[in-house]
Amino acid sequence: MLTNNLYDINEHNHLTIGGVDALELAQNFGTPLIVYDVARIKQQLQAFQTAFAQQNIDYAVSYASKAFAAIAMYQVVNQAGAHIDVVSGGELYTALQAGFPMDKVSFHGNNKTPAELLLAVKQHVGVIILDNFYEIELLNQILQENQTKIKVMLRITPGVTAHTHQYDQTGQEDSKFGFDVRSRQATRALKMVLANSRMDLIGIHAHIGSQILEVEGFELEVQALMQIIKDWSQQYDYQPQVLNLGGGFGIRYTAQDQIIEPGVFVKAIVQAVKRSASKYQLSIPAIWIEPGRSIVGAAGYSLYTIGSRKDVPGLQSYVNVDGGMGDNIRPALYQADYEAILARNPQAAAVETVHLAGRYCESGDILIDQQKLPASHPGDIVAVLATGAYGYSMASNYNRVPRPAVVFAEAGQSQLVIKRETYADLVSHDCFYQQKGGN
Ligand SMILES: Cc1ncc(COP(=O)(O)O)c(C=O)c1O
Ligand SMILES: N[C@@H](CCCC[NH3+])C(=O)O
Repeated sequence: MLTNNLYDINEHNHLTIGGVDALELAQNFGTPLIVYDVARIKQQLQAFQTAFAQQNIDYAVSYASKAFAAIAMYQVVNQAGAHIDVVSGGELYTALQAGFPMDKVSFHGNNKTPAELLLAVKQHVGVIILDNFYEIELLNQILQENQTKIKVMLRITPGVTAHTHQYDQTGQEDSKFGFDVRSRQATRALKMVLANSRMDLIGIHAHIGSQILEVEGFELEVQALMQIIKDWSQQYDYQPQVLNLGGGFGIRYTAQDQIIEPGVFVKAIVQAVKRSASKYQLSIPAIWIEPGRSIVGAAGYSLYTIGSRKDVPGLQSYVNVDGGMGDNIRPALYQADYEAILARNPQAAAVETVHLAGRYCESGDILIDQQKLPASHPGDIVAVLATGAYGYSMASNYNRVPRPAVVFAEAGQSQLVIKRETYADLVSHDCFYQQKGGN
C-alpha cells in the first residue's frame, strides 16, 4: 500500500479510503458518495487534544459540528472525549439522538429562536454562547419561567480580521456575530450578565474566521481578548475561567495550501495566552477551541461517476459528473479550489486539463475549474479530495436531486452512516394543492 499523505492506494493501484477500495465503495453504495476515513478524523481530534495536554493547561477541544453533523459523527467525537458546538436545534437534536453528553455542548448562533433556547435549557446544555442583547433577554425569560440556571459565555467581536475569504471572516467589527468591543457593547453585556443570578458567566468567546493558514491571526485574537480581560478584571473584578478562541484552522485543499499542524497552532495560542497573562498579571484561563474544518475536511472524499463530456475545438473540455453544487456548494459560493483524482489509478499521467463540471442546471456548477486528468471514460469514478467539511452539511436538493449517501470507512471496513435520499424522500414533505374559492 502506498501512502502519500493525501490519499492511499492498494496493490491494484486503486484509491483506498480507510483501507477500503474506492471502486468497491462506489459499486456498493452508488455515487455520488461521500466517504470519511474515520481514522483521520480521530487523528485530528487527538492531535489537538495531545497538543494541549503537552502544554499542561486546562482545555477543551469542541468540534464545530456545522462542518459535518450526523449521529455517527457525534458518536466518534464523544468516543474521543471531545466537546461539540452546535448552532441550531437540529444539530442539538441530532447530538441528543447520538447520546452525546449535553454538558459538553456549547450552543452558538446569532439568532437562536425561543424554541431552540428552550430546548437547550431543558436539555441542560453545557454552555450557551450569548451573541446579542435580545438573546440575553430571551434567555433570562426562559430561565425564569423554568426556574433554572445555566452557564453562559459572551461572544465578542474583537476587531481582528482574518486573512481568508470575506465570507469566512467573522471577527472584524463589521460582522453580524457577537458583541462589539469598541462601542462598549461587550462591556454592557458583561454587566447585564454579571447582574443576572440565573446566568453563570464562565468565559468569553471569539472566532476570527475560517480556513486560516497562519498563526498570527490567533495571536492577535489572544492579545485583544486578554487586554479585554485585563480591563474587566480591573473595572469589574471579573476574570473568566474559560477563554474560547473559536475555530478556523485551515486545511490543505490544493498544493497551494501550506498547512500548519494542529500542534503548531495550539502551541502558538497557549504561548500567547501565557505571555499576556504574565504581562497583565492575570491567572491563566482554560483554553477552548472549536475546530470544525480541520477535524473532518481532509478525512472526506466525494466519489462521482463520470458521464458526458463536451469538447469544443480550441476550448477547455467539460467532463461532467453525477453530483456537483448540490453536494458541494463551496466552489460556487466561495470560489473554493479542490483537487480530484481518478479512483482506478490516482497516479496515472495526466493527458488533459478539463473543467470538472457538476450535473446541476447552473453554468457556475463547476467543481474544479482546471483539473488535470488522465484519459477517462464514462463510468470512471473520480474522487474529489478534502470535501469532508461544509460539503454534505451545506448540501441541498436543488433541481430535486437527492442528497448523496455518507459512508464511514475504517480498518478496511465500511458502514453507511447517512442513507442516500430517494425520490420518495423528496416528495414526502410535499402536500397536494387543493383549489380554494371559485373556478
Ligand atoms: C463560532 C464558530 N466556531 C467554530 C467555527 C468552525 O470553524 P472552522 O470549521 O473553520 O474550524 C465557526 C465557523 O466558522 C464558528 O462560527
Ligand atoms: N461554510 C464555510 C465555513 C463556515 C463559516 C461560518 N462561520 C466554508 O465552507 O468555508
